[in-house]
Amino acid sequence: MPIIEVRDLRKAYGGRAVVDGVSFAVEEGEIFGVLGPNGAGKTTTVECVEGLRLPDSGTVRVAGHDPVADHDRVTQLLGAQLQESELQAKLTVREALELYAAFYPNPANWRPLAERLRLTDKLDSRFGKLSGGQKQRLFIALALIGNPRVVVLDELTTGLDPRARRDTWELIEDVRDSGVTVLLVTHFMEEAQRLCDRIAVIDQGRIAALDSPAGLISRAAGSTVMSFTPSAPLDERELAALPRVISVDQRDGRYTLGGTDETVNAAITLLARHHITAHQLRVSDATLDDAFLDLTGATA
Ligand SMILES: Nc1ncnc2c1ncn2[C@@H]1O[C@H](COP(=O)(O)OP(=O)(O)OP(=O)(O)O)[C@@H](O)[C@H]1O
Repeated sequence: MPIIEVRDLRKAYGGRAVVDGVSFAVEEGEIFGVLGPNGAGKTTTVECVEGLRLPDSGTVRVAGHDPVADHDRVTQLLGAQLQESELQAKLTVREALELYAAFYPNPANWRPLAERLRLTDKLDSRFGKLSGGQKQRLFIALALIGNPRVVVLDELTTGLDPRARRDTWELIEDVRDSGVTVLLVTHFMEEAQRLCDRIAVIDQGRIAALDSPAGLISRAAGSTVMSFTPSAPLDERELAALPRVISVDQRDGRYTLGGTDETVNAAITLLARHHITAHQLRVSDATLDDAFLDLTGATA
């Protein structure tokens, strides 16, 4: 049984549908990403999962419970890091950790958690005096402190410096390895590609695609990019006629072809046939960024 089930979820504001028939199921122990352009309906969707917003229609279940009707049950098994959370400015980091730990029957030991999130030397600092990144790390700790079965992280690493971002990724991988299910809203393609087992791409309130990162990339129009400088002039028409070629660009004598592995193989054969050498030949895979652009026509 999936641990999170969302079926035909709908929510409108002022007569405008912002979540328009979203369905997905998250299996226990996976990191499930929710990716989409600004205003796509991601936060609305995950806040319905958390029981913080009431859907207009559709069903949401977390471990079989309705997050609104069984709010107390769901709060015990779901940890949430909210997008725009605030704590009392005078509360210290230690007090916040102790306070939140007291809300749960079996809280995690907060000391290793604080250490992992590099908060140990900030335990006596007041919330109001923390930097944006330190606040963010504290919210991640608070989301994990109840030893949840499911953790919802909205914009996990926004505002973190590169080192803190990588540390956080490792922490989330450890959390997943311990059996916790992670629902992750993110704008960072690298983060989604590295962490997520599956990703739902949401666009204009609907699911545009749901697949593994590799599956999404393979749907990008051109999954492979090849660039080279030929040792002798080339007939561009021959390049444009290669199998599954999507684009041919030439700048200062250097060619860039977008296509698939088949395009690359055919291009190499074509060059060999003309006894042309490809100088500085580079072949790279399309990224999740390319797939995202193809699926939504937008940048995250
Ligand atoms: N309480 C509300 N009242 C009115 N409109 C709202 C409310 N909450 C969200 N919206 C609108 O619903 C749409 C979807 O918002 P949502 O926050 O779910 O998007 P998102 O995909 O999380 O965006 P972002 O990536 O910018 O955080 C937006 O156009 C937003 O302005």
